[in-house]
Amino acid sequence: MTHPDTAPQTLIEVRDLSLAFGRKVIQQNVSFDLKRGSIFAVMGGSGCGKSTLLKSMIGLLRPSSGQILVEQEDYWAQNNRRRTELNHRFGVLFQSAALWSSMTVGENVALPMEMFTKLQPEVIRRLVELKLGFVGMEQAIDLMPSEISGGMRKRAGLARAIALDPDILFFDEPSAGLDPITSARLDDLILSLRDGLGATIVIVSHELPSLFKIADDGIFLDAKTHTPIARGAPRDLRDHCTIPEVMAFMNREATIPSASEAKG
Ligand SMILES: Nc1ncnc2c1ncn2[C@@H]1O[C@H](COP(=O)(O)OP(=O)(O)OP(=O)(O)O)[C@@H](O)[C@H]1O
Repeated sequence: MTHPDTAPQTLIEVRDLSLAFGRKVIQQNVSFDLKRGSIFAVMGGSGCGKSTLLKSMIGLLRPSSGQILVEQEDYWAQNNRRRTELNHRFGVLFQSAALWSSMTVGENVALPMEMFTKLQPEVIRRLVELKLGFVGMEQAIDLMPSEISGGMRKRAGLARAIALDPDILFFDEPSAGLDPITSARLDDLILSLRDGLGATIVIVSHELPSLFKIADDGIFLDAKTHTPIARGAPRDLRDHCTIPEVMAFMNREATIPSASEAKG
């Protein structure tokens, strides 16, 4: 394993990627590099292709052209076996948290370890306790997903996402459906994953306050031109970008009247 101090700064390089479903082009000319230890936001309006880009980065959708280099290794040029090995470096948390409803929280977190390691059950149990402890959920180890709140399910999903000690985490709308306080706690947890575990994080989110707080880099995908039109940290784009589509997105809180204003 490369020592963190000497490891190259770029962890993933996306080169001239095109994404399509059949003949329907979703995005093209997508190029960016993901710096080690960064929190990278994928931004843009509804339907521009944010989740599609994420899917291509975690092996669920083959790009129509271009490359995704993971530490200079061309991900999609590898065979299935090698891609599966690389996938073990990725932790994924989808919007729904996608816990198995018939298993306890602890069993959900244990599942990746049971499937992909040869660890003894008692070691797995200890690791599950540690992972759940990291997200403040050790008390919920024997509860069923239906017995815990939405925010707790997200945190359990996070514990499962870090089960195999991934160094790259992908979050698709992690705070969707959460109240502002729970969402802010999740932000802190994401920051602690980066700062405490040294993870690199790619996040798709519509939650602007969250993106301004945690993301230090990003890309803005445009649904009309099917290309990225801006690059940088969300807060920098908010403060300095003059592209109308980006400005409208970043300032939409200011432009959408609140319920009370609308009534007045
Ligand atoms: N399996 C699929 N087959 C065909 N088209 C698809 C498929 N999945 C997504 N699309 C289309 O691709 C486009 C991009 O979808 P995607 O979910 O990536 O957008 P998004 O930016 O994540 O949107 P949102 O913010 O609303 O979640 C949309 O027009 C969508 O209808």
